[in-house]
Amino acid sequence: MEPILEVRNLTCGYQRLPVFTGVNLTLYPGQLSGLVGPSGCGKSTLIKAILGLVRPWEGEIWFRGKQLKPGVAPPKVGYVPQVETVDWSFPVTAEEVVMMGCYQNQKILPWQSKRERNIARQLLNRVGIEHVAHQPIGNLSGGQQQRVFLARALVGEPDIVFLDEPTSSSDLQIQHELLHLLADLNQQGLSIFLSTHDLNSVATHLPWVICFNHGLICQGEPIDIFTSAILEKTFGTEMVVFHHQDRILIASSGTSLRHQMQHNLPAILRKTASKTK
Ligand SMILES: Nc1ncnc2c1ncn2[C@@H]1O[C@H](COP(=O)(O)OP(=O)(O)OP(=O)(O)O)[C@@H](O)[C@H]1O
Repeated sequence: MEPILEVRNLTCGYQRLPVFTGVNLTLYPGQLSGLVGPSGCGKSTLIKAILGLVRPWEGEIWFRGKQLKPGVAPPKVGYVPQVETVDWSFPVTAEEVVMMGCYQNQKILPWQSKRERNIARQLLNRVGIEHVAHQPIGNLSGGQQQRVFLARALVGEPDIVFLDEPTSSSDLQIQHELLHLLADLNQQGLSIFLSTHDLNSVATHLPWVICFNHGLICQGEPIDIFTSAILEKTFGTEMVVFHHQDRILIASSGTSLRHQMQHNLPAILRKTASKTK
């Protein structure tokens, strides 16, 4: 199968300090994959480099067999930024944020067409929040704001969408709902690549995981990748991995948490299972 995206020997950094060096990564059509690694290890930088928002020091990025010029965004790609980086006081409605996707990087125009409004409505409907179309973006919950940006990323029917830490600022229930929505979109043919710290959501929802810490450590299915040795190498701290039937649960190895999990594991797993349904 032809890859959708290839990163070859990529090195990036800021102000002469490298963030990562020599990264090779191949993404295939239909993949739903998660990039996991500790804070500050370069996940956002990798995503931004792929999207042409950070200029690599070295290396190449190929999209569907064609090499991209440095600093140029691939075609047919959507991006959902970290919600923390968005200015929520900006006076626009959810529908207008989605319509901004129609204008790419231009400012929103006062004469949006009926067609653009329809597109925005359909996409808000697709991500389950059409009812908030006329509400100011700053008044929405974190989960709703995330979905507005997901709807905006879907303008133009991208082949692949990148989401930077989509689960970081939401509670467990919202995270599960969002990951279910992403799994549904993936079933409809969309390739998805997201970064996260949240190992348990990834273990439960994502079929493919890429471990990263200033460089690629390894990748594979959660069942193969989530071992104490690989997680320690990725996060630089000891972690405990529990397996129960087809479920994986990960905890840092703080003694009280470890003790609690070893004694209450069946109950914890039942709770996690009911939340993911
Ligand atoms: N614009 C910038 N200028 C200078 N340094 C930066 C810039 N953006 C990021 N960095 C630094 O580069 C390193 C990697 O940051 P990056 O945001 O890529 O990590 P991350 O893994 O996405 O972190 P997090 O999970 O906390 O979002 C960090 O040390 C960060 O401080």
